[in-house]
Amino acid sequence: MKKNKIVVGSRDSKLAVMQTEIVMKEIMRYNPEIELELITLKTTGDLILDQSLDKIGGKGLFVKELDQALLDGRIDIAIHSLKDMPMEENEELPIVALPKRGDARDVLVLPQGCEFVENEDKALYYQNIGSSSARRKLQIKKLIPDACTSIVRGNVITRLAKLDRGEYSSLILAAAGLQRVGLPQRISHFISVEEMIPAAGQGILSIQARRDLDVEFLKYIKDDNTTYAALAERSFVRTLDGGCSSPIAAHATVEGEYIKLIGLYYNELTTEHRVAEAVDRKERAEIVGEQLALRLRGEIG
Ligand SMILES: NCc1[nH]cc(CCC(=O)O)c1CC(=O)O
Repeated sequence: MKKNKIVVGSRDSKLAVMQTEIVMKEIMRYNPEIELELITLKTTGDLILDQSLDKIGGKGLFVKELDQALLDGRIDIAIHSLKDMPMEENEELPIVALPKRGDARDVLVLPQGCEFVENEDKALYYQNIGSSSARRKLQIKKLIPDACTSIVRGNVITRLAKLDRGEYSSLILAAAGLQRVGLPQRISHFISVEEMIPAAGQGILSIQARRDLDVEFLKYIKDDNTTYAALAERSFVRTLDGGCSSPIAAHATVEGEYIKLIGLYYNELTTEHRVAEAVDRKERAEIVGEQLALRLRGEIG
């Protein structure tokens, strides 16, 4: 179905709306004839803030309400952080376009007024790091064995407020989130993707649509290399089927004809983890993800 008015759905957090507006601007740039309307919805993930996401049902919580709005026809497309989308796609509601990836790195954020100084004793920053992500916890402990973490929930703005009130000594957040809410100055230190492998899809926005929508208008905002990277990262995680509380991490980069995927696998039973990488032709992105996952699982049982 081809339409000249598109209703765009978003979660109602500041980050979600800013991200949706980025995508809407791109759509308008290439399709000045299309009228766009934004609708925001509260999601279960935004309403339950006192429990760790892993415990209350994981990623799906941020997309369920928007899925329903798409199915009901209240919205035509939904904009999400790809990182928040379940690995199994709903056939009726496919991901139809991925714009060019933003910054995929995690960053350390210090309380307002504190400065991260290289080569200085940073024990103070690491004594109470706010992060509920098993992926971030495992990797920060690997980098800084003395680091202590505690649970933090809520959207990016809420987390920063808690940090500045002194509830944490630092936070680990996604660079892309801070940049997109207009707070890049809150980034105290970038952690490289090798030091802390990002979540699959981190820094990527995703456009989801009803299956019957004509999505021709999105063709100019799709990015091929981003799509290959997303395929590799998500097939890695899907193959490991870790459940949401597993500290699985995956990051792919495309250069020329080749894709490089680096993945972290954690075995819940043995509590061992391992990192490995694979390089292949970019068209084989999905297979690369699957093979790296099988290899890592085989190696550590
Ligand atoms: N978990 C929530 C979430 N989902 C997407 C982002 C940031 C934007 C992105 O990674 O694309 C964030 C915040 C964070 O992890 O710091």
